[in-house]
Amino acid sequence: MDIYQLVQSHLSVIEQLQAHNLKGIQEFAQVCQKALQSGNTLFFMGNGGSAADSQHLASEFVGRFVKERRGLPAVALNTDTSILTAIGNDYGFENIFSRQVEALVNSGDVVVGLSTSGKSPNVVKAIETAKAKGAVTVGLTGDNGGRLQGLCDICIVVPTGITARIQEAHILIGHIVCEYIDQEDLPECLKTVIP
Ligand SMILES: O=C(CO)[C@@H](O)[C@H](O)[C@H](O)[C@H](O)COP(=O)(O)O
Ligand SMILES: [Zn+2]
Repeated sequence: MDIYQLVQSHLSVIEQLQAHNLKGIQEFAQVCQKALQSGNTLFFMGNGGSAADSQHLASEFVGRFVKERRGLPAVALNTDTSILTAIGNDYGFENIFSRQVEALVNSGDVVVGLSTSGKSPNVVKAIETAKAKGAVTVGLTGDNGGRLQGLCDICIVVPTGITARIQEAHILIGHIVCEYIDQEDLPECLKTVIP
């Protein structure tokens, strides 16, 4: 195994992302900032490694990223085993996220689907439900964007078909959004740390 080449392939994908996707990343950051300023919530979801990325990112908002600020509302839809098993068992795996979107998402919230293929049926269905509820929808995908491309209001397609490289780029994008939220001039309501 050529570890140098693996690192090189990571760097090439990140370079491509820098060349082609900055506008999409900025739009993603801006819709998150606007939603938080308006008292809305950010939702994240994904399968496998993308489930881990979703809960990682939600935790950056509810806890903190770098700056001291109040906790911000963000939820990962892939973490509650009782909800996931109940919906999966009773309605099918395809509905594990859409049912939660139906229950929890309000107009103006941001719903982010992480899917390296852009094709996972449970993520696609949840994005459709989120659109119907008036949420802003964001897809973090790769390859050719799959079904999320064209469906989401903002779709960032990491330009490679390699799942691991796509996931590595997704977490970079998520961290950039966290940094943007921390560093932009936040209104007092988001700055205030409640004692
Ligand atoms: O982390 C990895 C591979 O790096 C896997 O767990 C991967 O996330 C799973 O196969 C997912 O089910 C893939 O789904 P998706 O990214 O195509 O929506
Ligand atoms: Zn992985």
